[in-house]
Amino acid sequence: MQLIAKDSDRNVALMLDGFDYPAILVSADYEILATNELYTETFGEIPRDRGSRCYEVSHGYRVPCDQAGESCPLLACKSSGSKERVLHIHSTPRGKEHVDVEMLPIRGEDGELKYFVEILKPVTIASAEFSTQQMVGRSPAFNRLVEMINLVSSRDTSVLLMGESGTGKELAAKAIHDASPRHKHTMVTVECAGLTETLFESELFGHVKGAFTGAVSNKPGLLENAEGGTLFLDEIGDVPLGMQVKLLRLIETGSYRAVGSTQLKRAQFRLICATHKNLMEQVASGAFREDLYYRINAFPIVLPPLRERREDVGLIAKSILRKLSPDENYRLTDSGIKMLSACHFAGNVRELRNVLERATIFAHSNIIDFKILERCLLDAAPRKKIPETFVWEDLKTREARYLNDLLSHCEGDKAQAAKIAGISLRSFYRKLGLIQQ
Ligand SMILES: Nc1ncnc2c1ncn2[C@@H]1O[C@H](COP(=O)(O)OP(=O)(O)OP(=O)(O)O)[C@@H](O)[C@H]1O
Repeated sequence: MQLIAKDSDRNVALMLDGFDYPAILVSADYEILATNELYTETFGEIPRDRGSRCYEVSHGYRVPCDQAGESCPLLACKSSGSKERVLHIHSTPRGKEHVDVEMLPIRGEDGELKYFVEILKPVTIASAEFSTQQMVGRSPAFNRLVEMINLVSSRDTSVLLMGESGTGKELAAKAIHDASPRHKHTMVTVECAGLTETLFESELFGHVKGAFTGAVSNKPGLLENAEGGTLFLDEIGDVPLGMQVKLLRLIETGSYRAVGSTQLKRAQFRLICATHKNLMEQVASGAFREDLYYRINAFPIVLPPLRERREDVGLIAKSILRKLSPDENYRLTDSGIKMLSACHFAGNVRELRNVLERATIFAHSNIIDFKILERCLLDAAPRKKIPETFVWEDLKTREARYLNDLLSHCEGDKAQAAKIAGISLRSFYRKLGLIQQ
């Protein structure tokens, strides 16, 4: 235990060493009075030269978190008088990190709130810095998502992940599984879209020899691989109605039969489902069973679209670039980030990934700036998005647009594009600014 303020109550501070996590003792006016050893090991010593208030040390703020646009667990603790929990992003020696903060009030003999113990659990399911392994982000919307995943991962509760296509539902399912007590077992993903009832049943439950034409031997189902682990049903909204009954029975009784078999088997798994559809609407239209909906929806988590967390675009883009080409060391310029952050991205992170992959193909060096991205985004824009009202533009711009469209029609084959345009390859390069005039 390290005492920071001399006048703090040593006996109260000693209690910090009883915690299994980094912990600090804080006064009612935010002053850090003491830290335990685990705190120093994880977050370093409290710097003596800068302020020692919790918001200064953990965030580099000059004012308490609530005045800097974040929730303040100490303030919440003061008003509720009981334990409060919140997910914050803290500055650490390793950069920004997600931290699960628990604040416990300690009362003096007179019953007044005297001290606060802040327990700081590092959250490893996501990264607030560039990473190729995890979900990345630091926006408030992303933090709320991480908070939900962090809360539910240690339980066995069924989770329903909802969000537009490409928002990271599969990545979130993996994060839940990896942080759960089942992480040593397998997470089995079943892509429910496009499977007929028969195929779905034999994939999930397996079949015995002779169950149907082509069943030449016994085949175990995916459920056996998921034993003890996690079953992730992606696009659950696409499960055929007939199969929904069998799924409900499996969830309710934990038992199933392989196709063609009378033997009852038992399955032990944690269920995570994902959908981009509005399941409530599907229930209303009769396409999805209401009883199954309530079974799978014990803990719903909504994944925000990328356009609702634009602050994350730069960090996600840099992480994707590194993942796409680990050796190229691509550098995304500020102008590039600005341009990407303004995009609508109906296909969310997956669309961003596609744009960046195209950018790496167009880039002549390891610099990706707005000019390269403009080209990728232009090529990506569906034709119907071109404004209907005709805008007169200068000849050079119109020519460049024509040549770019032609080049994309020719799938990047410049020689073919130049031939169709009726100009030499050299002129083609020159007109597109690919060589000096
Ligand atoms: N926060 C994030 N940080 C980094 N990469 C991300 C993040 N979210 C999503 N991705 C990446 O975006 C792509 C799409 O993610 P994922 O497949 O999990 O989305 P999805 O919501 O399951 O999509 P669909 O509904 O189409 O199945 C993947 O390459 C994934 O690694």
